[in-house]
Amino acid sequence: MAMAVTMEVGNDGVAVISISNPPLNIINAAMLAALKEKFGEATRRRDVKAFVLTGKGGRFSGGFDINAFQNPSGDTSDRTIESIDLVLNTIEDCKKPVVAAIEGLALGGGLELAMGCHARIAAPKTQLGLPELTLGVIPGLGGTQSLPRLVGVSKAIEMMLFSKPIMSEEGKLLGLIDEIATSEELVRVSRLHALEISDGRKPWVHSLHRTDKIGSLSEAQQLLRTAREQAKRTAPNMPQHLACLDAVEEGLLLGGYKGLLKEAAVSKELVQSNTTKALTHLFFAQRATAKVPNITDVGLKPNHVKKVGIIGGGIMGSGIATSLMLSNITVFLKEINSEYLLKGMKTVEANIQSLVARGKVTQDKARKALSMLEGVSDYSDFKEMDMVIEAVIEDIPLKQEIFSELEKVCSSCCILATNTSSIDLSVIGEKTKSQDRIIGAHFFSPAHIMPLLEIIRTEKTSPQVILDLLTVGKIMKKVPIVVLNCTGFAVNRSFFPYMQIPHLLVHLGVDLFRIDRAIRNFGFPLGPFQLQDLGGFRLGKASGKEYENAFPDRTFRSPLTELLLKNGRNGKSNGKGFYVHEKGSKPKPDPSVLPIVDESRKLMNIMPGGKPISVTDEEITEMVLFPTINEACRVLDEGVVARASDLDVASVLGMSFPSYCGGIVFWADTVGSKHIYLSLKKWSEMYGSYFKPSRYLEERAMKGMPLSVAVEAKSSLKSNSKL
Ligand SMILES: C[C@H](O)CC(=O)SCCNC(=O)CCNC(=O)[C@H](O)C(C)(C)COP(=O)(O)OP(=O)(O)OC[C@H]1O[C@@H](n2cnc3c(N)ncnc32)[C@H](O)[C@@H]1OP(=O)(O)O
Repeated sequence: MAMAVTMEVGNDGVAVISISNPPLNIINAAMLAALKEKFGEATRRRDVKAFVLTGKGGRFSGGFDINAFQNPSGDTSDRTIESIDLVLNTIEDCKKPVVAAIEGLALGGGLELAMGCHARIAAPKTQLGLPELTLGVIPGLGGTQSLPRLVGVSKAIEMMLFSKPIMSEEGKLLGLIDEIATSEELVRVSRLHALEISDGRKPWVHSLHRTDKIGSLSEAQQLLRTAREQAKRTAPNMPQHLACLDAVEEGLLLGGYKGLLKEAAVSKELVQSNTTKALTHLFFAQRATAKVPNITDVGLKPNHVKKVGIIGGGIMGSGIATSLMLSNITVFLKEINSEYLLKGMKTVEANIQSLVARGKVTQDKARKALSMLEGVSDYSDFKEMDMVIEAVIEDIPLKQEIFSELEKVCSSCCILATNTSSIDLSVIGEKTKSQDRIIGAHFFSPAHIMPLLEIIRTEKTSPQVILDLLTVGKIMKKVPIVVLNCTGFAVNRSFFPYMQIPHLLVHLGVDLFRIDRAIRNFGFPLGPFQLQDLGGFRLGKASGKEYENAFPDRTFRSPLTELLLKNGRNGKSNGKGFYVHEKGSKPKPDPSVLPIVDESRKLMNIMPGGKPISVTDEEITEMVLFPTINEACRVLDEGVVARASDLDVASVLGMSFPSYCGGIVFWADTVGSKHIYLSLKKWSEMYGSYFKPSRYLEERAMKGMPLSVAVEAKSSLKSNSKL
């Protein structure tokens, strides 16, 4: 059924107005106009005593249509009129009582409509929230005013700033929900409630007039001060957090009506912002990843994966096990001896306990998850596995041996996955005949927390196996992205310059801690050297070798990693990297690493004229990020990802690229292909082929085209391109 607003008036004198726009009853300007018309019509009718506002299809509403934010110029509606005219003048100031009957979810504009009503009745486990800030905007249908008045300033700030939804049960305790009624009883109970308000037996409450939950002004201002400080720390480059607090404050100081005006003015400005464009792009990009051409659209049905074997109980293996167990999937964790096995199982336990301590998982859920784990030191149970994930060190002969063994001990339909982060899959599966069942399941560390799952297919991996892993990924609440096989795959391949250009810059004389600072100021949570400390220098050395073999023309080689290892440094794992890592305190730059850096600089001797180069922080950032975009262009050119927006999602979820920039390709297009091309060309002449623009970038720069224009997935795989 298309978008509709319907009204039925019962013999009891209650007009039930229902919104319908499947699947989530998304609201748009036309729906708001239709609602206004229906309310107007029923207000005039003498046989109508009260209203119930509800949503069809078991979901009240997922909020306002986000498409309108992508193209704000196409949205001709004026938000001042929308919020004040509909929510305040039409609903809240209606001459007859209005009760919201909420089921499933009421998010964003959906919850705001409900808060404009005089009471709210909700079905059990209904999700209630104002997630607008995740999209770069603020609640725009009165939410910045009504929520603090219904649940108190502190809770309202928490729900809006962290975009944290609550369930109707908590809503009832807070006073946001007046009654809970089963789904079957919802409309009947709501009708009765509306009639009781009309008869004066239940209070007729105007949300905007309430002051009882707000507390004293000085208390509220203290809460706002703390929230502002926190927002500056946690969302330093995003305007919407402070803007939302400004709107709340205006209403507290000058009253709800003035607050609504402020909310409308701020919303109008924010909807035009680059942050909103970037974040709404990511919203749709993330949803698009679920649609994989020739896999999800060819009528295949996923097989149920119930038991998974994991080979290797290190950081990755235990993280993957944790995530599977929390998704009710039985895990057989295999290690080579009981000592390692015990260590792996302890890590899983610690992972789960840390989630409990942070309130992410309940004790009950933790107990249930731990009962899904079985530790084994041989393959005797592996016949029963639906899937096996290999998560041992990056050692090609070892992985090849494991896969030949797995082929013998597992059933012929078991999925054989590897968690390698860079090794070509055809090499790993070279010694087997099961190429159609071999697939990459590349999780990002820590695997029980990071949301990205890169699924790597070779030309032989069967569509069914891809679909099954996609389905497991979704059950694990990951965002799975399907990519083609090549060295480093889509994410690490694109970001390999991000890890090594900083080394080039250091050898050209730039201070390493300054590079990290510049990258952090751009919006990454960690600089590239901090990230290398986390991964450890041994891993860095092993994956560096892979890139050196695959892309020799653009790999910067220096003795630095080797020298660091020789000096007893391996990064965070032994507390000594570029930074000092001590338990319980933040990593601190380690000055004692500088003589090692100098030794490497002397050996390389590449500073022009023997002097450090002079660069601004902005140049540092561009010299690190433009080659990353250049490599992403090669990934697009080779069809490694189905669409450019997949790389945007992957860069944000896998590499913590700042979300408000919309992902690596989206950001590149805001910078412009021409500027990137010309900068790279200049640096390649000054500093060498690491910066040489790719054909894909050059073509688009010449034609003035964006980098994100649709790329056709290539039918054959071109791995290790030397372009
Ligand atoms: C003026 C107001 O203050 C401003 C607002 O209201 S801003 C909007 C606030 N609302 C939100 O942020 C909610 C966004 N939506 C979500 O988080 C999730 O869709 C959800 C948790 C509600 C449901 O998740 P789930 O059941 O997995 O469904 P999901 O696949 O995400 O959505 C179904 C379809 O609806 C679309 N959709 C969801 N919310 C939408 C929205 N607010 N606008 C436009 N389309 C939306 C999705 O893109 C998807 O489309 P597709 O099938 O073509 O890919």
